[in-house]
Amino acid sequence: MMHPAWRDACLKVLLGGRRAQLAVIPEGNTRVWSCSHDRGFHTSPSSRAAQRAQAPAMEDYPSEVIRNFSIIAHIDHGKSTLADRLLELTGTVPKLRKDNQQVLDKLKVERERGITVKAQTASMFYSYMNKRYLLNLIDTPGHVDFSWEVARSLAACQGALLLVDATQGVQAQTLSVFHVAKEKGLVIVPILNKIDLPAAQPELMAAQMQSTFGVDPSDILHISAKTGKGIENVLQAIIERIPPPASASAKNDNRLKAFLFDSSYDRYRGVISLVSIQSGVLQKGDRIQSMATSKRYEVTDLGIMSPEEKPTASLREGQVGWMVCGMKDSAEAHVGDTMHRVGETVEPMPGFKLAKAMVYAGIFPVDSNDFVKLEESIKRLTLTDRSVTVSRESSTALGQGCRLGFLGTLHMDVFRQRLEDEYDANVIITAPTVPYKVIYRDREQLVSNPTDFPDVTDTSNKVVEVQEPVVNASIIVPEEYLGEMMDLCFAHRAEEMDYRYLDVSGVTSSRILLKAVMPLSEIVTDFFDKLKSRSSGFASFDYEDAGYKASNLAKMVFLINGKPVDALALIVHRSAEQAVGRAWVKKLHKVIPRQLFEVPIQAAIGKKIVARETLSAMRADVTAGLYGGHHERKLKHLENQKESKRRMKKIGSVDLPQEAFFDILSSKS
Ligand SMILES: Nc1nc2c(ncn2[C@@H]2O[C@H](COP(=O)(O)OP(=O)(O)OP(=O)(O)O)[C@@H](O)[C@H]2O)c(=O)[nH]1
Repeated sequence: MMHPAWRDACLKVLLGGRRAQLAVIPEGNTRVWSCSHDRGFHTSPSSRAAQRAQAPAMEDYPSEVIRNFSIIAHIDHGKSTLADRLLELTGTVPKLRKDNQQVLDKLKVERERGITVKAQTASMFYSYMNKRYLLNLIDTPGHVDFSWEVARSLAACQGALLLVDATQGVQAQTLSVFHVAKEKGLVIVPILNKIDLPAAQPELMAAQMQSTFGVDPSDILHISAKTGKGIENVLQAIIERIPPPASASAKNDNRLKAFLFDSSYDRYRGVISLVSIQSGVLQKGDRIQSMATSKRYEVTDLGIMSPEEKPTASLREGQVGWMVCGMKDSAEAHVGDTMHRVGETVEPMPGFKLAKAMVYAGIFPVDSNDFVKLEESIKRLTLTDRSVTVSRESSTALGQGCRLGFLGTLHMDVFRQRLEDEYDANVIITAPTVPYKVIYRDREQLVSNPTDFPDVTDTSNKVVEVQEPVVNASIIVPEEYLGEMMDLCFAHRAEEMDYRYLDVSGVTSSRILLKAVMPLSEIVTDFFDKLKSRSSGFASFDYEDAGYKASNLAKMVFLINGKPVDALALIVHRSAEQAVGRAWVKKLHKVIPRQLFEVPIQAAIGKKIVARETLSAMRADVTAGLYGGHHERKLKHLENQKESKRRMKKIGSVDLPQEAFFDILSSKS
């Protein structure tokens, strides 16, 4: 039997710290497992050979005994806990997690924030009615920013467990993931979780699910993922209700067709792709070709995730697993790509819309000497998060940095936190902006950096119109907060507001679904925080892209002693220019150190000054004489001064410490 300490160490490495850089060599055990910065892990060659010897015979699992499914739910409704229970009940992982530490949630930020960022896949074997089944769980993240990951995970499934917390009911994210799953034609298994809690209202919530999703209440499973109650019924429902993957081998003359739906990067082995086999058989040594790039590869290793990598001799029609084929760069692995055998042809899979960056920000090192290190860290992180776009940016105020595009603000926060946690990076991040469309008389330009935004008040720039991205926002909230929510939305330029009751009539504190069209720029800053505080934490929020709309926007520039500071430029709606201008100059006034002369701080739109504060001059040198006398102290002082000079930025004749930008940009207005 495995020593508990060793088992825990393994689990921590394999499951708890997928991206942590560590190797564990337990006492008295020569086996070495190590994790790199991504999800992949490695075993020594001898242990890989041992694993291969006891690898599951994949030929014993034809399509009809395979079920590919996902769990979809709002944040915190219990996806990861349910996944853990399924892994335990099928014997895929030992029953052990007394501390309720999750098996599939891995990143440090995921644990700290209690959210899942990157989807995980796990294959389970389960006997039911004298038949052995292969159940492939494809875990999905639960936040609006990661709906792209949800969509791509669902493309490899035939069914989804729709999990709803019996104390909270349907939430905004439940609705949006449900629609994605429905669109993909998946069979939905509705489940009410957390029925062990005294506050659970299963009947009420079942009625709500019926009215919202049209599901029959008698089809809804009642479970507690925490205590394990009802989990067997979930496994049974997966087998009985979700169809097996359709067999396409006959149609394709048994030709290999593999759908690449996710990838990760491993320092030692290169790209590890997750594939779903649509037809034929994939084996080690196979020569395969990508339909997206026409590049050819040789399969060097493959297997299933269970939940760690288990090598197998083959992967067959309907099965889901990992493959290594000598891709050196993660850019070669196109999510949505179809792979086939060299010399054979197959119909390509429909593929995916590329993830679109919706929020942009500049990232600069606090110490400009750290740029090379920062860029290297960003590069390494983007290997595990391909949805981030990166380009170089340089600013007179902040020096050399990178401009990054994110799927949303949470995505940006998670990325920054990972950068700080995993790479020890001390960074300044500029105010987030959305991509604006500037229509000129003769052309159109997408602007994702305020520095590039033209002065619309200057007619010689020939700007006809400025458009901004808008979203369809959904808020679910108990009815007593409806007024507050409507006020909040109005204050953020919401239009086309509309609402409806989600609960059947006669319920006290019924839930309302409030819908509105809102500018994306209004929700990328602190909208979510305000929503939570003004609804005492009860509101849930989700949004989807709704295209572009013309808007009255302009660039606001901040001048310190008459000189513009590029890193602080903002795009504002003209109706808010006074308020925004005043708030920012106040903030700058607080943070900028006093100089030997008076410094005006101004906010300007075009040539018009909309707000101003004046920083009074520093009085005569009060520190003179303080350092007199002691030679060593004097030297130390000079040393310190040199160090802080190095970090100073000159804006005209004003000296600004780099840290001041950090304070300005990280504090909320
Ligand atoms: N009492 C009770 N608590 C539960 C149950 N299922 C999950 N929880 C708790 O609810 C919290 C959220 O559960 P998770 O499994 O992390 O939720 P999740 O849906 O994976 O969340 P994301 O990863 O953010 O998408 C955790 O504190 C769990 O311990 C349950 O059946 N009963």
